[in-house]
Amino acid sequence: MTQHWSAPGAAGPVHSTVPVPGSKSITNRVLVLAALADEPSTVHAPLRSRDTVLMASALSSLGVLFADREDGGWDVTPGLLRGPADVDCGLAGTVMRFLPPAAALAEGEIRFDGDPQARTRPMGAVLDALRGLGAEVDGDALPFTMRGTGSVPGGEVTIDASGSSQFVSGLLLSGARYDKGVTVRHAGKPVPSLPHIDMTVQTLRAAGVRVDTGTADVWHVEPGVIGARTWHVEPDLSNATVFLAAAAVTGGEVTVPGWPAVTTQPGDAVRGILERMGCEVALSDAGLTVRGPEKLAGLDVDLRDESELTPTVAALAALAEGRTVIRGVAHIRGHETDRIAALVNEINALGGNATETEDGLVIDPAPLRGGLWKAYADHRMATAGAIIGLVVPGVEVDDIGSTTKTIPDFPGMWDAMLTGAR
Ligand SMILES: O=C(O)C1=C[C@@H](OP(=O)(O)O)[C@@H](O)[C@H](O)C1
Ligand SMILES: C=C(OP(=O)(O)O)C(=O)O
Repeated sequence: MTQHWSAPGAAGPVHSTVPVPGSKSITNRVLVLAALADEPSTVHAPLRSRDTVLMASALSSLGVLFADREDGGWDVTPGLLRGPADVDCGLAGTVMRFLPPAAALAEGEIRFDGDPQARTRPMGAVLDALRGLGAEVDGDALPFTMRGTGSVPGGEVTIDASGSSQFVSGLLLSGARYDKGVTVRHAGKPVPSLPHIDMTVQTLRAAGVRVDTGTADVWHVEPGVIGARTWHVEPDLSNATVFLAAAAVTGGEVTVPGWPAVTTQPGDAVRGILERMGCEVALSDAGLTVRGPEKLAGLDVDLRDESELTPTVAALAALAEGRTVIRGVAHIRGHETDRIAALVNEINALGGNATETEDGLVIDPAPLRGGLWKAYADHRMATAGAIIGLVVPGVEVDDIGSTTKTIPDFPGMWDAMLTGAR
């Protein structure tokens, strides 16, 4: 159900410390590995939001046991994977691309579907690859059905992963459990969001899986045991960027505690981006602190590696002095919505000056006015509207409920941040 929201304005510079929940991307990798492991695992500080709860529910329906811990974590006990089962992917790329390669190991029929917009997200590369690896699956997009025999031969497969890094990550995450392991070769335009593949490889290695990344665009996972372990999930740095942006646009100061010194999360790139836009950025034991300038500067930036930051950067750019050019993100037309078109439409609807390019967008300065900001069921479109609403009176976000995809209570966190500011 959509939830209309009047974006609160900031009464002055925002000063706040904002703890952010766990990383969606790490949580959903860890849940798959814990489900396929040889023994029970414990997951501390996972994200509990729509995307990760859908992942846990899907794995439960296949026979994996999830027990809630008092500290908010999960104890995960693997089981023999089996159908019949119905998997709801919601709008989660990580569920629709990471689950089928795991479900291929199950015995029985497993049906996949998701939200209406999920049916248009690219899936063909994953499903073709699974067929090539010996799994039985019909279709090229949601909805589709898998019929498993309890094992997958595995081997080598060539895919075009220019549409999403998740095609590669999904196959690697389950590949150790295939009889011959898996070798994924990419052929096509450059793979986006490469740090997310690094995250997959690092998470697999932490579970004792041997992964060879010695050749560009080829990833090899050896067959073997996926080790059980205790996992600690980092805060979600991409979600954190929205709160840091509040400091950037109001000339305030926001700290996100627990920012990892070393991480594979692409959200970490926000440090350099905000500096280039004129912010002071400091990483200390207290976390990451951003102090906003009097006026933000535009920038020319390639976001191919950190494409999920595009909505935040575009919102900042719409409030900056000077032109911003965002490049390298053609594939985000296949994210939760066509984010290039959506950002251009909504910025211009508020009086802004944005234009689409083939692989991104150009935003020129223009005075913004209040009005309706459409989220297109996309959590990051909704949070981009919230950023603009801090300094442009009268911004109305049509569907703030979409933020539950990766943040359990975004409006509450936003209010707490602003209340601390007053
Ligand atoms: O593997 C992951 O957890 C993700 C990979 C990226 O997908 P794309 O490669 O499709 O951009 C990213 O944008 C998405 O939010 C999460
Ligand atoms: C692209 C995103 O999500 P998904 O995991 O659904 O692909 C995102 O969160 O920006």
